[in-house]
Amino acid sequence: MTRLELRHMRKSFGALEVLAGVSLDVGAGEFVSILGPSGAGKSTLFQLLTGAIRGEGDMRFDGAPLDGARFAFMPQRDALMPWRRVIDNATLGLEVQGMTRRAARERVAPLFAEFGLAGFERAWPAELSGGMRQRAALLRTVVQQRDMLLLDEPFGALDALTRAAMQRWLEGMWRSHRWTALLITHDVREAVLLSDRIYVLSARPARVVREVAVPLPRPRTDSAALAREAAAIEAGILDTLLGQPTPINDHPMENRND
Ligand SMILES: Nc1ncnc2c1ncn2[C@@H]1O[C@H](COP(=O)(O)OP(=O)(O)OP(=O)(O)O)[C@@H](O)[C@H]1O
Repeated sequence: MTRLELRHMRKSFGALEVLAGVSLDVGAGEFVSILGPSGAGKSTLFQLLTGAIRGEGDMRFDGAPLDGARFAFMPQRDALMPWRRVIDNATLGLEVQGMTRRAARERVAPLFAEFGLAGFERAWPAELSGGMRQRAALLRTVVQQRDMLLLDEPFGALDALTRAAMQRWLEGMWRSHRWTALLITHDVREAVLLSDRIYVLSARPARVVREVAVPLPRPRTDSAALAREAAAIEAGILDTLLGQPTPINDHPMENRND
């Protein structure tokens, strides 16, 4: 079942055309990534989704015009508030929704172990490692129990090893929870490891140049066979990204009759 449908999304900032007609779908319980060059307009697309800015095009969720409140959004920087303890950062989204801090703490506390943060409830953000901070930020995002997660380069600021560990952890978390998720990333390997499907964007003004299904079995742990298949998918995507602007649509959205 399709949950999110974007059709022909366009956005310009003055004379700068950023999105030149982006169409994509995300199904229920599907993990989809958007890959594209820096400055292509990926974050702009998320701003349109959350209603932070307006553009042209059609955005639907479960068939109805989109309402930004559907999404729980995790930004590039973890944005933990340094003056709130970790548990009080985790409750922030719920408190903004009107829940009392006490009720919000009761909801988030049992999740600390699953997010690898047990024992750090009363720590300050500065006492956490980079990976722990990102897990705390993701905890704050998912407890809001919105219909869909928007993840904007959640691991972009982490060192390579922590990033690899976090990607595996997120893949495991997604398998347990089956969140409907849309991830923005520059990292082809990350997109292949995590996603069911990947939309590859062109450089600005962005359009979808390729839609790639990732039919690899899960869990996506290290087996030689899986690594070979993943590497072949990665290589194909890199060819598309580096060889732009040649459009190679595997399943061209723009040609659908809808
Ligand atoms: N509010 C704004 N006003 C003017 N220009 C903007 C605004 N927001 C974004 N832009 C421009 O739009 C372009 C796309 O920006 P955006 O942040 O969406 O790209 P991105 O693909 O997410 O980049 P990156 O991968 O580097 O984060 C950039 O050239 C940026 O300078």
